[in-house]
Amino acid sequence: MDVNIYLPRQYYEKTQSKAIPTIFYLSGLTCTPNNASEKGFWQFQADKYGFCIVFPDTSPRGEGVPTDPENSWDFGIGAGFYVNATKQPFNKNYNMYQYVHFELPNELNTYFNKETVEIDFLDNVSIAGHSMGGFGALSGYMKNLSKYKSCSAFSPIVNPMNVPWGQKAFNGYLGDNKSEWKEYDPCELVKTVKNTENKTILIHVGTSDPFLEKQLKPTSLLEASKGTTWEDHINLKFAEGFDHSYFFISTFVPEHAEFHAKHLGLI
Ligand SMILES: N[C@@H](CCC(=O)N[C@@H](CS)C(=O)NCC(=O)O)C(=O)O
Repeated sequence: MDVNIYLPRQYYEKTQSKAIPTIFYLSGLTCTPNNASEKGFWQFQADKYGFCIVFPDTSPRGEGVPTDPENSWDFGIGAGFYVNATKQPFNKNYNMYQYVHFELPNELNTYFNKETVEIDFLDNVSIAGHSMGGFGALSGYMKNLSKYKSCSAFSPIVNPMNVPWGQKAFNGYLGDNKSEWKEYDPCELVKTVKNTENKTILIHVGTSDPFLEKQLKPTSLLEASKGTTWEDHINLKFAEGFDHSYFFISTFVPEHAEFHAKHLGLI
């Protein structure tokens, strides 16, 4: 697996009095850490506000790592779905939930902060993601509310239990026990996780996204949140005419960066 990390100029100039906070950005299906690094245009925002940005991989990789028996791009390598697989043969390598929320931040903390803590990978952190990674961000955020300061998503899969991409992934990684599926599904988590701090989630979706109706269904999250502590705390914005691509993502990255910068105490 690879990981890309962008350290803002404040890190080198040592102009920031407190440790540099981090945004973890989870990518979508088929991506390596390079897609968002090359086409998301987060780096300028990182320099503007003074945060570090981490782009993890989307699955385990390498020899002996099992992938989709049908060799399709929506499962297996490049499609780890940010869950801990419990079903063989995927349970050995596909522990992406554990990896992105715990293992990787701890590894980075040890690697970079040798004597003093200069980059905060553990406490003053936020999470964002796109599509499958938007699902990963929403799900990981709600399951670890005290860990993340804020969460945002671009064209997320909000209800994996009820759409083809999610059903294939959950069946493959978790098996057919639906109670395990519910533990990751944002439309279920809004009902069980209490939003005690009145946190708000920011979501952008393009109205011309080809996956909108079949896979993403973002309004399902608003419906599921009705009558819960998340009602009116999901700021879903439709971007007229935009699709699913990095042209869409990079257009709205500045708004997401500002949103996270506020929650990370940078503005
Ligand atoms: N490969 C698929 C598209 C998959 C796709 O759109 N992946 C999104 C995430 S769900 C992505 O970020 N692709 C890589 C990119 O645009 O650089 C296809 O040919 O239809």
